[in-house]
Amino acid sequence: MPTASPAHAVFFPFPVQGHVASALHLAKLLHARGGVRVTFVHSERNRRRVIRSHGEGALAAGAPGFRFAAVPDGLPSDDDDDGPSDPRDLLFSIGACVPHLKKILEEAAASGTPATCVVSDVDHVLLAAREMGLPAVAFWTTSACGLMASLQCKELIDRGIIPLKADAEKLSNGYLDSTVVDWVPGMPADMRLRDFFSFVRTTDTDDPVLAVVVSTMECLRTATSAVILNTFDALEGEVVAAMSRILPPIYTVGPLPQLTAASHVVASGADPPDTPALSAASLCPEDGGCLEWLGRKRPCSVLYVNFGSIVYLTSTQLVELAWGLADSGHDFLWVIRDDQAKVTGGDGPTGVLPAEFVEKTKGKGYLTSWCPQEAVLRHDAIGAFLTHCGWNSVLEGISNGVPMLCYPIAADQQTNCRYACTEWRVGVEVGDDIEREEVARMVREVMEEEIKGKEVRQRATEWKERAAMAVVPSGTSWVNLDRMVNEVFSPGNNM
Ligand SMILES: O=c1ccn([C@@H]2O[C@H](COP(=O)(O)OP(=O)(O)O[C@H]3O[C@H](CO)[C@@H](O)[C@H](O)[C@H]3O)[C@@H](O)[C@H]2O)c(=O)[nH]1
Repeated sequence: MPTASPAHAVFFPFPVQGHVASALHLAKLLHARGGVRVTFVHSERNRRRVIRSHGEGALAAGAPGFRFAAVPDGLPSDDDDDGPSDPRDLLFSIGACVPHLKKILEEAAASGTPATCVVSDVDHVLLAAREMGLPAVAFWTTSACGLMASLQCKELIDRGIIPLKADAEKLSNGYLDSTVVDWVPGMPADMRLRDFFSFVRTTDTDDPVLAVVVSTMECLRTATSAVILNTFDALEGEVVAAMSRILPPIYTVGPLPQLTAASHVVASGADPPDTPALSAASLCPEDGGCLEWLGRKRPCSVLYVNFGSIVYLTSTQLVELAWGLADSGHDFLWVIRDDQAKVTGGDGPTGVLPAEFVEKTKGKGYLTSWCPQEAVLRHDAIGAFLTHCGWNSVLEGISNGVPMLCYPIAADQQTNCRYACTEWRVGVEVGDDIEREEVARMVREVMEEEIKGKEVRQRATEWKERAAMAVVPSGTSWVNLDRMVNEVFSPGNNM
């Protein structure tokens, strides 16, 4: 049904850091470059986290036509600590948000600025939009290869490959390594089951997460008007082309932080100011002190270690990693989230590590609980990035030309790791277990030019250049964004 109202996109990302931050980048872009009115909806829990980290001003209307809102999520509130919850709890809490989100949509219609589409990566939300007669636009925050891997879930079940039938042996990496998944268009024919999302590692025929993945993929295929990906064609064009045959129109508009910055520079001739209202992409307070510390280090001399916003290491892994870093002899900046420290029985990043390690690495190591990652990766003191391979981290590593040491833990991270190490060759995978000798060896390998570091560093530089090319005015992501604004977000364009 055509509408004469201006385009108004209501965003509701899955409420975890990696999804919220990239959705906010997209929302900013659509608002600034496409002239789209935006309502950006946080879960109540994340609203509290943003305010705690950046103050009330962070959610004030910073620019005409851009506003934040929040919906109750039914999660318990803790005044001191709203650190990451188990993603499964978050996944199943979304149901509580949907009625409130519908209310926001009804209120927008009643106030004369009706929503013209809903942008989300949550199937309940996309389906609710459809029910209300609005176009549902999927902003998918994983890589294209991660999405393609998830789209295989049903096929893997139909072929009897998952849930894994047997005992613990079947869950072992040996089995996951030797099971080849060679039928996926746009993907290498030697993909192993191991390279697929972590949800395949289940023996439960009623696994609720597997069920959610299957239903969400079905929703993407049948109920959405468009799929937006934070990637660029030179990096993942082949898999995107293959997915275009099974999904609604796909728009690749990444890397979003770089496209946002490039758009601002072209529009104003100046660097982006990042007003507080629009910059609250980080749900945690950032420790800017690490940038000053990096400023005292030589170029490419520091290893940056960060496992994103959700996954946890065990105490043993933390200790092995610590000694591996110390033994490598290289300087490091290591982020250990407060909730990670807490689950492993420590108080803050240093409290969770052996005192002897903290003492021994004074001056060589900087420990903190959250940092401005994009600025850290841009810093010339960073020589390599030990990452869990969350998609934002991998893409931020690639766009800044930083070689990676990959230690995937869950979700799509294994797929991203496979592509980073084998296809794009910007990374090296740490073995299945974190062991101090192996960590020390690999850190040296990637940091020291004369060994393998040289090759991955060269590739990383090449990919940085290609990422930069994607966001210039004639670049693929720039062009795709304009096309998407016209085809999906223009007033009256109800796809
Ligand atoms: O100290 C920190 C740590 C992280 N970040 C930012 O937080 C985001 C983290 O995102 P990501 O690297 O994707 O990791 P997760 O938070 O683990 O992301 C979840 O969401 C991603 C996108 O769907 C998936 O690829 C991951 O597997 C899933 O764990 C990035 O933008 C980082 O720049 C900071 O700014 N400071």
